[in-house]
Amino acid sequence: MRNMVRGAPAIGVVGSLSLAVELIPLTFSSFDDLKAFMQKKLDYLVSARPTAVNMADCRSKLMKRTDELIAKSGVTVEEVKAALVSMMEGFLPLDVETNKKMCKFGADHILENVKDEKVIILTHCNTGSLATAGYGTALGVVRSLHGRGLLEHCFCTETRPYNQGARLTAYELVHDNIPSTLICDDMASVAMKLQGVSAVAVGADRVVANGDSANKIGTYQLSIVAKYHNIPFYIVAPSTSIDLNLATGDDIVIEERPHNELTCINGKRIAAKGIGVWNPAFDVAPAELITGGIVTEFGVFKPSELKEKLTAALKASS
Ligand SMILES: CSC[C@H](O)[C@@H](O)C(=O)COP(=O)(O)O
Repeated sequence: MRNMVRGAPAIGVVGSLSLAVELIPLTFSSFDDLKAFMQKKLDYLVSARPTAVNMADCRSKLMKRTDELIAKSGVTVEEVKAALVSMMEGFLPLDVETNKKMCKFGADHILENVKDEKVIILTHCNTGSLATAGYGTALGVVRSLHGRGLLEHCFCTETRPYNQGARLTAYELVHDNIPSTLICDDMASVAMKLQGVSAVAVGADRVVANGDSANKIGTYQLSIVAKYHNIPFYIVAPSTSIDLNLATGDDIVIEERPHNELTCINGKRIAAKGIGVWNPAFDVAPAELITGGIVTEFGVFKPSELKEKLTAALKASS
């Protein structure tokens, strides 16, 4: 899963579906055996992506449900197993539905905030159908604007070192006939200065209680540059990517990836042998630079109001 599936929401959904496939043919002699199996497999799946929280969110929902089901009187182990499989299958349509709701909020907010008739969005990494169960997060906002005829253009960054932007986002933009241009990561400042960028919209792998948001490496510098140019900076992330248990971005574990992502291109070494390499896969955009807002399926929140408003929304929807 680590290398085949990209994108935090997709990892939660695909990880859960893979567990459902494994669970279906198995039989368990007791509730304890089933619960121990679930816990062990989910812990393993969560370890695939320490920075992203979506798989951990699936784990806590599934383990909570396991306990609730077992506590019911008269239920069999087979019935609990079937209910868990059905819950895991439900994560996929739920993610698509959530994305569509969230992206409408995001598109509306950008249109109100920037006051341009048609908007130009700069985005980073891949946050589309390939990184989620479908439609996308930040790229879903781009899709929503385009669908309404209100998107002038989308700039997508290459997203070095692994090129999720050039390989995945560019593919999705071309596939959907969205007017778009690929830029190198180091062209983002000049694109903001010269290309009339109305807003920057990116996804997140983990948003924490104070609004600090971890996302693909390069997000931090985009948030700084957007602030310098007075361009609103948005994080687009479903509640499954929000972790209110961590207080600030300093508490987020940042995954580091293999050195050959930097030293090689298509398997061919391009960097001088002997050079040291540092390859953090994510960085954290600080809350104070998220000037547009944090877009969720419950609305768009200022980082400072995220904890209170999201907690209330989640409570009301449960
Ligand atoms: C759609 S939310 C943000 C994503 O998780 C983004 O950071 C991303 O695509 C990550 O790529 P990955 O290669 O899986 O680390």
